[in-house]
Amino acid sequence: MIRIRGLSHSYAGRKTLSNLDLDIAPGEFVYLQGPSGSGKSTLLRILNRQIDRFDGDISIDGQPLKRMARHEVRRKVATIHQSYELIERKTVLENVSLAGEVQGKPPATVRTESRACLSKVGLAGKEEMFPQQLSGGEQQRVAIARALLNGPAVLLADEPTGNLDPDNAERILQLLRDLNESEGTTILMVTHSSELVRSFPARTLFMKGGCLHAHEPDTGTLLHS
Ligand SMILES: Nc1ncnc2c1ncn2[C@@H]1O[C@H](COP(=O)(O)OP(=O)(O)OP(=O)(O)O)[C@@H](O)[C@H]1O
Repeated sequence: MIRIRGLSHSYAGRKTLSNLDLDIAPGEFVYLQGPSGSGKSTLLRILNRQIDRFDGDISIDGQPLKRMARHEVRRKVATIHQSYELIERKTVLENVSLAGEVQGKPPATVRTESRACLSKVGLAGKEEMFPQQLSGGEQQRVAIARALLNGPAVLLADEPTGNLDPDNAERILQLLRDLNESEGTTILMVTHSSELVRSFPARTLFMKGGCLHAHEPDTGTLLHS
């Protein structure tokens, strides 16, 4: 599903990613850990084409990323962030609907699908509220509903629980794990929390100085470098 070969990237001559190779299978759930500044967000930004310039080959579902149109990447690869990135003056339903509107779908279809996605993340009944009227966990659920709207094959989650207390963080991770199982969405999740990784074990990658290492699921033991 995601195949990365020889991926390197630099910011102004400073290397951020060094010759990465990675395969992620369809429907897999993978954690990405590593110290601040090690290149985790850069890898995610390359995968969703926020960063266009890189060396090496990446394909998603067999399609070379560099040859995919931007709107195609946006449909296939959704991203959620630590800071939710919701529009304050729009309602929950409008925030989710935006993702369908930019893909040019008919408004009535978008509304119906948005309601269904909000229901999937446990927010039925909150459609007309505004982001500031919701808890942090609920705001992240809105962001997840928005990410799911176009049925992405891949969901990139950049520290999605970073602003949440431990209970809410676990609930959001549980939701992501449920969606991974029920929808078959491939999920790559950056997290600083080894506790969360231990509570829902899965393949864990460790990034250090722009290089990737693999960890054994649930023990954190380094396999190879
Ligand atoms: N727009 C930019 N211009 C120049 N350098 C950048 C830019 N964005 C990130 N960097 C640098 O690239 C390196 C990797 O950053 P990145 O954000 O990918 O790290 P990270 O592992 O996600 O860190 P964190 O856990 O703190 O989010 C860092 O040294 C950072 O300072």
